[in-house]
Amino acid sequence: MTFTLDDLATLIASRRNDSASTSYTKSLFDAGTPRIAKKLGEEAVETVIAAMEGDRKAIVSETADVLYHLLVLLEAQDIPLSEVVAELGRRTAQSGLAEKASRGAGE
Ligand SMILES: N=c1c2ncn([C@@H]3O[C@H](COP(=O)(O)OP(=O)(O)OP(=O)(O)O)[C@@H](O)[C@H]3O)c2ncn1[C@@H]1O[C@H](COP(=O)(O)O)[C@@H](O)[C@H]1O
Repeated sequence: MTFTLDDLATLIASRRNDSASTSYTKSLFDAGTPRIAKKLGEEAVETVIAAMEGDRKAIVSETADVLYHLLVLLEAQDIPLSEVVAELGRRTAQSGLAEKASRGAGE
């Protein structure tokens, strides 16, 4: 069976009230949103660097780190992944450029 982002989100949520000291996810929840957000930013920058260097293997690895930390951040904020996917679905009604224009100039 294929592993999905929903599966990872469920796994992450299950760690939230876990008492296991071996869980990295649990340590992030315990540290709080500022720490999680900082890690997400670091992983995003590492993804950008990998892309600038054209390092395909690193892009895949760093993107996985970004997606994992993003899902931890969403869980910490009590935002289900389905809400983000619904937002993406809503956007399919218009092109990206039309959506950008609807937000006004300068953004
Ligand atoms: N997908 C991931 C995943 N991706 C990245 N990471 C961790 O994210 C961290 C990345 O940070 P860095 O590269 O900066 O490494 P680091 O120096 O160890 O991190 P810090 O000390 O700075 O926090 C590493 O510790 C990775 O192990 C992840 N940790 C967990 N998962 C998933 O979450 C599940 C539950 O993990 P635990 O909560 O640890 O049981 C795992 O089975 C995986 O499926």
